[in-house]
Amino acid sequence: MDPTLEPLARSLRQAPVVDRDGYEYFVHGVTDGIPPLEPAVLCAVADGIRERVDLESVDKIVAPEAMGIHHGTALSIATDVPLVVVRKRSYGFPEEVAVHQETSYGESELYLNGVDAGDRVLLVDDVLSSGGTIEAVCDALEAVEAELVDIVVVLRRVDVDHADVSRDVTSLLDVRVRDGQVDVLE
Ligand SMILES: O=P(O)(O)OC[C@H]1O[C@H](OP(=O)(O)OP(=O)(O)O)[C@H](O)[C@@H]1O
Ligand SMILES: Nc1ncnc2[nH]cnc12
Repeated sequence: MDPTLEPLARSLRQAPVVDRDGYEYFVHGVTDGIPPLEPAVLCAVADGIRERVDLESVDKIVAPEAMGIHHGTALSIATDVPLVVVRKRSYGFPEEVAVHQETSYGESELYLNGVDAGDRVLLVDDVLSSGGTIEAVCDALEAVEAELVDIVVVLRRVDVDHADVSRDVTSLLDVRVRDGQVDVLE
């Protein structure tokens, strides 16, 4: 494992797991903002993404509301690349693209504004579970004819079926929930 991600891995192993209608949902600063997200972990995530993606070839970082925002923000500050947030609220702008998001435990509409045709985009989120969120945002990016450079998530759940995800996704850490605890794969 990347040594700079060890503190994140250690804290994930301590994360409480709660039941969300049969879905084992872990609660961690990276995915929930609680327990408090240590600044060193936030920086390690931004550094980890920079090591894996050539940010020189990216015009905009795109992060879905809500829990992609802090990772997108840290990365934006570190790289000077502007941040676009995909919102769960419509602004009614003529160029707005609406898509339907289905996650492992809920659904919502997502609204993309602020990305133009030809923009080279890095999509960042906290966690990949079913992949419904990533797929929905990619559909919206395709609709505006953006160029998707890469997709990076901090955590990928390997114990949830995301066979329907049709794009390559890079993760900093792969995790699963086993016996009520988060297991970090080496
Ligand atoms: O791979 P998936 O099954 O789509 O799950 C991953 C998504 O679920 C969470 O978002 P959620 O919409 O629950 O809301 P939040 O970010 O506002 O907490 C998380 O932040 C990811 O965006
Ligand atoms: N916080 C979280 N824990 C586990 N699975 C998730 N999927 C989306 N958010 C999650």
